[in-house]
Amino acid sequence: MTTTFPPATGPTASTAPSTLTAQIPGSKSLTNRALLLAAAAPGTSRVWAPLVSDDTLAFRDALTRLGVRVRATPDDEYWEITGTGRPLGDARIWCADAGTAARFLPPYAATGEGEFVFDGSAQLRARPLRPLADALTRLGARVRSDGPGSLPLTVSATGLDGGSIALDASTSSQYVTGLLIAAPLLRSPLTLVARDLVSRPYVDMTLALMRRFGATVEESADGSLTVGPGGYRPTDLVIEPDASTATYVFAAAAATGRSVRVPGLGKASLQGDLRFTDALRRLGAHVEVACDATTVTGTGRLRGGVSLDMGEISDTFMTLAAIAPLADGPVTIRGVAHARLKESDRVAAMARNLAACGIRVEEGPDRLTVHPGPPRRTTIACHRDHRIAMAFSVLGLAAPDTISLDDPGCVSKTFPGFHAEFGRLFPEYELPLCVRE
Ligand SMILES: O=C(O)C1=C[C@@H](OP(=O)(O)O)[C@@H](O)[C@H](O)C1
Ligand SMILES: C=C(OP(=O)(O)O)C(=O)O
Repeated sequence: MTTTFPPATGPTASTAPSTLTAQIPGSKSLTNRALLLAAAAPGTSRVWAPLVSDDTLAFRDALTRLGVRVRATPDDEYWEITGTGRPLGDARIWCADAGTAARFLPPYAATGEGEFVFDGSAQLRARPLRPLADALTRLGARVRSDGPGSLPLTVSATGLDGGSIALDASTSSQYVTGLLIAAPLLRSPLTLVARDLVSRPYVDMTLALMRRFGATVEESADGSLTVGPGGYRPTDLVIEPDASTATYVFAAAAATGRSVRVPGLGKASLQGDLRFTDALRRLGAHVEVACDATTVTGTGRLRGGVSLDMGEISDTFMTLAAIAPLADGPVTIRGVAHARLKESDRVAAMARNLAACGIRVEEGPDRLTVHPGPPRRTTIACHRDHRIAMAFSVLGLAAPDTISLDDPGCVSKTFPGFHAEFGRLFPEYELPLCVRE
């Protein structure tokens, strides 16, 4: 039998695909922000439909060590958080692999009283933290780092005054989120200027949630943010499905000519990563973002010859890079230098794994160009990076019998049920795809 490349798997007019409904777990970023805001709000808050994964369990556990009571219903329908306001007492806090824990919690700790020691996995220790540690020091906090401005980090807290600071946010927006969330607990207003800010939609998400928990934030025309010292009030919040996680099923639809709908992720979403669907649209997929759901329908062909800046939605660039070999022309992804500082050097990891699949790739400091070509059988080096594993699973689905993962279980950072849900949606997605070789 002759096979064509790219594979023509798309629907014809007479065989339009029926729509599959994906069950996407809650947003990691919304869950961890909601947990922290609830902790900082004296009283009882409920977080409905939280993500239950390594990152959110680590965050929840860290808050427990900071004196916050969290009660989960047996089925995790909601988590009930009894907030304390500022943290009091000494604590050792294990952040595991979670960047959000390492960057959101030290500023919160600095508003309290006690000695707080933060540490995490070797992977997390390798990620930058210095701009945040320096900012806290300039605000008057006593912060000590045993490494080059990273974990382990000790915060000796006696409460914090506000003031006016500028911060280099070119390596992560998470420093900005951490400082902003702590700001209503300071003794006076905080004005923050985030220089060269990456991942801006995550700061917008932070501001939206802070306002829901009762904080007042003013944005000036020059981009500075001022937060008053009024504290937070307890709030109930329903967590949206995770838009970054949804990219894998959307990309699968685009690459295999299926139609996939994600309920609960719609026009009013607080997650910038939903804009990944714009990228799929550029590659020719049909996208419908409705009020209460988003649907992506593939045509069976992916249009190449596109260049996209994915700097604001960098968690999603690997999903696009993984299906790019199936397009009918090169795909260039720009603006993702900061993605080299995540669970892995994601730009290098994508380039090397695609090259191992026999795909021509050009790598620059902040970009990748992926050329079309049939992937060959390869075991992907996941680098304990959940997004490498999930992105290449999409390629393996669209190009059967090609992809194995050296660490399929690393998806548990944000989506422990990923392989099961992929298998439920797409029956040809076989578990051997994921067996360690
Ligand atoms: O604030 C957040 O919840 C996040 C911000 C982003 O990080 P950077 O700001 O470091 O790019 C993103 O990659 C991460 O998965 C979650
Ligand atoms: C970068 C990520 O996580 P974090 O920074 O929260 O560890 C991610 O989930 O892709």
